[in-house]
Order: sequence, then structure tokens, then C-alpha cells
Amino acid sequence: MNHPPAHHPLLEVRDLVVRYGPVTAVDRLSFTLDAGETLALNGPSGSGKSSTALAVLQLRRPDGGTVRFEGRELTTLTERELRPLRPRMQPVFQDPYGSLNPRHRVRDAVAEPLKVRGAWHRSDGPARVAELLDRVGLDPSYGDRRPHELSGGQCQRAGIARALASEPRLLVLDEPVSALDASVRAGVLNLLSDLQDEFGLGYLFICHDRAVVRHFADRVVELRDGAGTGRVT
Ligand SMILES: Nc1ncnc2c1ncn2[C@@H]1O[C@H](COP(=O)(O)OP(=O)(O)OP(=O)(O)O)[C@@H](O)[C@H]1O
Repeated sequence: MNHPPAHHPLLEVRDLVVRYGPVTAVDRLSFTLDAGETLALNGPSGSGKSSTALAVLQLRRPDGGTVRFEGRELTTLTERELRPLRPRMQPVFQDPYGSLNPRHRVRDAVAEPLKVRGAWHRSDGPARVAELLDRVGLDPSYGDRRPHELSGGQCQRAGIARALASEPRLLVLDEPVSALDASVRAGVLNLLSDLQDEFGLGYLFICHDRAVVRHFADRVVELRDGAGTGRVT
């Protein structure tokens, strides 16, 4: 008999703990995130937002708790076991220039994840890169440029195109528009909204700006000293 797969959230974080020596940056934080949903982590500087992002992505191994992604518990996996899952959870960081290698042309930065997961074919690879650039609102001719030849907003769009090339299910967006001019923030947020609708992406959205959070998030976890102090819907 065929049973339908049991429903599980895209991401389920339970009692997450991150410590730096004597400092407890994240103190038993729990939340869940479904596909197609945006959950914001909001809180003052030093409340543990970035530490949570790194621990969810297993870029820093947590000191306690569990992180289930698509039903798999990540904290007990080895680096080797994590490798095939990593493309499915992609970070987008605050500094748009920091996520791209300054020496690489944009088209190579976007092509790299395709090559890494064996999805690059000489016949259609360049067209796929052009399509991704177009999808994030960049003229494909920008593929010839290097990051310093782009504005901050264009560079963040290129970083999003690179993230999409991995065909992720989850984007961990750590202050993705905070370094951008106010005039280009709305454009990047609208792009993220459109991509979420199109691909059903889950967003863990880290942001200290309450007005942006209210506008963009479905649910909010308020952080204070590393602990969730309650949810606002
Ligand atoms: N690499 C590190 N080594 C030591 N302590 C750290 C490290 N990274 C963060 N911390 C400490 O952990 C706590 C949480 O920091 P974290 O960067 O996660 O907070 P945040 O909410 O993202 O802050 P911000 O909004 O300023 O980025 C702070 O007390 C910080 O000083």
C-alpha cells in the first residue's frame, strides 16, 4: 500500500544553542518554516540572528539542539553527508560584494553552482546563465562584468542568481537589503517575493528593520539575548 509522505516543515529548529567560549549567542531557540513562507528573525544587534543563520546552514556547527531540513536532521551528519544537501539551502549575506569572488566575472560566478552539481552542459550552459541573470532583472550582458563594475543592488541580484543556480529550497537571507540604498531596497525585496511565489522557496529572513519585517514576513520570531521571546503573526 502506498502511503503519502508525512508532512514535515521545510525547516524545523529545536532548542538551538550556539556558544562562543563563555558567550551563549543562541539559547535554546525553536522555530519552524514551511516552503513558500517567510519567517523573520528580528532583534537588536548581538541578539544572535547571524549565529542562528550560520548554525541553520551548518556553516557553524551548533553546540546544542537539532536542525531538521526537509525532514533530515543535519547536526549529526558529517561534512561529506552534508555536501549533497548544501545546494538546497543557500545563504544571501548583507555585503553584496562579499558573496562574489572579486576576480570572477558574473557569468562564471553564476555558472559555478551549475558546474558543481553537474548541471552544466556546454550546449545550453551559457543560455541557462543568461536566463538566470534575466530572471533577477540583470541584462545578460552584465555577465561580462566583475563585481566592482556593478552597483550594490545589481551585485545583490547577481548573488541571488548564483544562489538560484543551485536550485535551492531554502534561502537564508541575512540582512539582504541593509547595505543597499533605500531607493533600490524595494526592488530587491520585490524580486525576492516574486521568486518565492514562482519557486515556492522558504525564506529565513534576518532583518533588524521592523518596517521591512512587517511588510515582508509572514511570521516573526523576536530575539533577545539569543532566545526567542515570542511570536508575532
Ligand atoms: N565569532 C564570534 N566570536 C565570539 N563571539 C561572537 C562571535 N560571533 C558573534 N559573537 C557574539 O555572539 C552574540 C550574538 O552575535 P550575532 O552576530 O549572532 O548577533 P546578531 O543579532 O546577528 O547581531 P548583528 O545584528 O549586530 O549582526 C554577540 O554577543 C556577539 O558578540
